[in-house]
Amino acid sequence: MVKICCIGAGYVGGPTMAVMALKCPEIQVTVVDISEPRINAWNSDTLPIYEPGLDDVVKQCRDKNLFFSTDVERHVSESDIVFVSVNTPTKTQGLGAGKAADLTYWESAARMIADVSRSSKIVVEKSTVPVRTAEAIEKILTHNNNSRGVEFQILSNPEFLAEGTAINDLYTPDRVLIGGRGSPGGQKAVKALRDVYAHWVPLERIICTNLWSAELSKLAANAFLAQRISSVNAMSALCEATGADVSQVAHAVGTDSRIGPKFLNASVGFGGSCFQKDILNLIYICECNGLPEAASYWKQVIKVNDYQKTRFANRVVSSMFNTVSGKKIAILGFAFKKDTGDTRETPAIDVCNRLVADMAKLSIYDPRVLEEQIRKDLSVARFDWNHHQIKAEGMLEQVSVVSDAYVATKDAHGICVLTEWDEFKSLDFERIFENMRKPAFVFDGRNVVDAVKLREIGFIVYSIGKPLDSWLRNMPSVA
Ligand SMILES: NC(=O)c1ccc[n+]([C@@H]2O[C@H](COP(=O)([O-])OP(=O)(O)OC[C@H]3O[C@@H](n4cnc5c(N)ncnc54)[C@H](O)[C@@H]3O)[C@@H](O)[C@H]2O)c1
Ligand SMILES: O=c1ccn([C@@H]2O[C@H](COP(=O)(O)OP(=O)(O)O[C@H]3O[C@H](CO)[C@@H](O)[C@H](O)[C@H]3O)[C@@H](O)[C@H]2O)c(=O)[nH]1
Repeated sequence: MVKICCIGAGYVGGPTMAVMALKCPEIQVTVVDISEPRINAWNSDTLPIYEPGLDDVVKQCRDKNLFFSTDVERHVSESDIVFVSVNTPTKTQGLGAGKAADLTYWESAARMIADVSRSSKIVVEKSTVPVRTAEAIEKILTHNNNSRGVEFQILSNPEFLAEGTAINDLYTPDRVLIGGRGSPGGQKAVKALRDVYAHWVPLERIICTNLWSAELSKLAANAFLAQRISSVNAMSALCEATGADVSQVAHAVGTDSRIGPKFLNASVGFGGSCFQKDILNLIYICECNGLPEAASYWKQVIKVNDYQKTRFANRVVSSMFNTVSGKKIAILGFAFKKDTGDTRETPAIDVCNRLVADMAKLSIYDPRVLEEQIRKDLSVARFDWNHHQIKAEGMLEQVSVVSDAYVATKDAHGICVLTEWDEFKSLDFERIFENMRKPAFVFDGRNVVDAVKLREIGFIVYSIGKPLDSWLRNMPSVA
């Protein structure tokens, strides 16, 4: 029986391996992690992450051919293929701080693999890593294990799943990318991994490349995706200034088959653990390779994203007579997108911090994010992409976290919709209006509410990139 071990039981390792186990019943898959609480949760009825459809997949295979364990070394040493899916965050100090990927977890995993291996293995980079990381990993593995006759083949197999749709993305990926060495050993390893995916992915969707192309393609794909959002968001500011409607513009642009309709939704800004981190990493790599013009092109994608978050928060303040001091503002949605409880780099953190700095009282509701997480997110010091440390201005006594949108909005002066949860579309806005202070404002950062209906009820509505209410048009312009 082929044995697969995955180091890192996070948002990628857990769902990816669960689907692999489901689709390959004759392969034994073990996911290991140094975090005991995380592994305990994977072995319990309450999984450590919320992802639609995940519970069902895990229940079908757990303790049959899918296992979760903290016995990292044993499972690594017994396996034929080792996936490494540890976190690769942005460095917060030292050389490259604020941009470069922090490969500390990766390196320690690689050293451990070298230490415990007594048989040859395929080591698969699942984490998103800088281009040419495989070369460094090869050195660590071979220099630390060259006396035992053990051979390692390194493959790059970046993951393209998106949170909230991970299970579907894994069942029917647009493509699976495998990069390997051109040597006979390298090609044999590529074939072995391709055979695993071929259990459920059509061969024409499995792309095999050299190692560096695979590593760079992951960073490139995220940069292209984020660039589309910043493009449409930059357009949204111009729409508001001119009376154009960003949804109509995006539709008209997206029907060009060369451009395509997906990923053109204007928003309060993109969030998530990947886009910003991976673009920063790309910028750093460009700079290190003496390509400042290429670096500054990608920097602009992040600058526009920062601009969009600031622009939204400023719009809230300026619309409400330029002061939110002491005013209750309801925050609907804190996760970085719907159908996940993940808050990493969520635009809600930036918007909330700015409103709190302006002395607003926030009442936050999210169907999936725990109060503890929200408080943590609003209290930690953050690093901005340009390497300055930002001291969080979040004064937590101004923040309450509630378990219901109606409680959040009661006696509020304004509502900010920051995540596109489906339930926000069907709220009883007449009831909400009745219970709010007047004038009652809705600032829709996701274009999910029916603005026409809300205006009929009496709300003053701001929707990203849409023609402005006369109230908003007459307020002082914002940054
Ligand atoms: N989150 C996503 O949607 C997504 C999608 C595609 C790619 N990625 C990439 O995949 C990688 C993992 O992301 P994630 O969101 O799953 O991260 P995560 O933080 O959710 O999980 C990483 C896990 O690795 C564990 N870990 C760290 N060092 C370890 C070690 N030495 N031994 C054992 N366990 C160790 C941590 O305890 C943690 O549980 C990152 O490089 C990320 O960029 C993420
Ligand atoms: O038209 C759009 C699409 C997305 N977003 C926002 O962009 C962010 C990222 O969304 P999404 O890409 O759907 O989620 P992620 O889970 O971050 O997935 C991205 O990052 C992963 C980690 O690398 C990759 O694997 C995925 O392919 C890539 O889509 C979220 O805040 C979304 O709200 C928009 O504002 N407008």
